[in-house]
Amino acid sequence: MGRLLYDLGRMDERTRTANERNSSKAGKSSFSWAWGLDGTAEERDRGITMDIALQTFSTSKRQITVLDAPGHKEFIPNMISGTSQADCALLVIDASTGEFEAGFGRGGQTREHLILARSLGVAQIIVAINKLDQVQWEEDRYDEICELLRPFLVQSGFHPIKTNFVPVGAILGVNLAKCEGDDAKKLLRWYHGPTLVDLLDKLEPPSRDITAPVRIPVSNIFKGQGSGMSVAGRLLSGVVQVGERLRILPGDETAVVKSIEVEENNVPWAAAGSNLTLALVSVDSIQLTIGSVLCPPTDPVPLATIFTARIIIFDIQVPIISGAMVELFHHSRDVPATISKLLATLERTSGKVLKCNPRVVAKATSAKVQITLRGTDTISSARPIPLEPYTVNKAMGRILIRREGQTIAAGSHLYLKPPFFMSQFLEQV
Ligand SMILES: Nc1nc2c(ncn2[C@@H]2O[C@H](COP(=O)(O)OP(=O)(O)OP(=O)(O)O)[C@@H](O)[C@H]2O)c(=O)[nH]1
Repeated sequence: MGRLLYDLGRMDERTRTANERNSSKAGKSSFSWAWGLDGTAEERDRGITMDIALQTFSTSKRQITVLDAPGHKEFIPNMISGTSQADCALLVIDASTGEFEAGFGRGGQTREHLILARSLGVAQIIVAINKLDQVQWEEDRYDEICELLRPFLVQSGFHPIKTNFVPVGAILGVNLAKCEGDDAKKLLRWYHGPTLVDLLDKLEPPSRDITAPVRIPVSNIFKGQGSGMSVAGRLLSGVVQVGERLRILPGDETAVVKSIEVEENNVPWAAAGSNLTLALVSVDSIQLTIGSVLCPPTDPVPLATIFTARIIIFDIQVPIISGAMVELFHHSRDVPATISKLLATLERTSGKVLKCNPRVVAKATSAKVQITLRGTDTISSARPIPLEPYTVNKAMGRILIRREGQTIAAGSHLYLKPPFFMSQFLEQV
């Protein structure tokens, strides 16, 4: 990403040489490009991305916001928070001998990231096969990796039409924005396809619901000037404007939007799909946390501590039983929860009920379950999450379920537990 930002003129020569000099002084010269995005001392020290780094750039046809997500297993919650704000994925594969295999092996990060991205609604993907300089730019190695990844991508739900592969040598700038120069010649012996930027240019902007009410899950909070606060997040639906009052959920607080920043510009309003930073005033910061959702006071998101969801179980070793203690992820929030009831197993495609009240749900099945959030000691002390049924707002309905550091299921919220809605209506849903 650092190299791409430089090639596209988004990183100036001064920053590049400073990163080169300082990373070399720290004995981390191979990470000098990564320093363009990995800004914290710990990230630079460990040579890994830990939190989401946000950058913007333009190609000839697209304005792109990059949410650089960590690849390391330890930081999956941050990866989930970033990916839930994304339209498209750019998966970077290390082609060096043994490295691709380590990531793609069972339990490896490549598989988990692909499943997570698709489960979080990302439908378009570009797979950049990187570090080809390490394998002498061999066409066979590139083909081998593509052939191994292709069936797994399909199995994870990525449509072949929305999947593209591209060979690159990022450190040398080969086939990112251009494919020229001595290093590129080795790739050009067998590759004459698009560059990474050509593929970015062809990404389809997804349709946005600008008529739906405003929904902004907060992914980051900064202290603003004076008593104000700034929050970052993605506007999932609707249009937000300066001067508007927004409700902060959960809680009873509201805040007034003082300014809106999109791609480093102040704007009077922003529409669904924008990654924005809002300066908020008239707000009690205690109520505002990462994972809060901002919405119009007149059209709040329902709050849930118990709800029903349809989930797909991943490749897990231990089946899920009723009472299973899990961690529930919804945008940037993760909360302790219990799978309190197994209501039915379902046919994966049609959703038809196969069996009511199963005793267990095993890997690769689909199920309807009841999920109950857990508080510190009792269920009643659980802090609710703002959650909308999938049929009302897709992006606000998606959930992920993890157990002991492993993602075990993904799905969508169907409805809140009675008495929030009429129970007869529920059965029809
Ligand atoms: N030989 C070679 N090394 C590369 C290339 N691209 C990146 N690297 C090296 O790979 C290492 C990891 O690069 P990063 O950019 O930090 O990789 P990342 O995927 O963002 O890793 P995380 O931060 O852990 O998510 C660094 O030492 C880079 O110099 C390449 O094209 N060829």
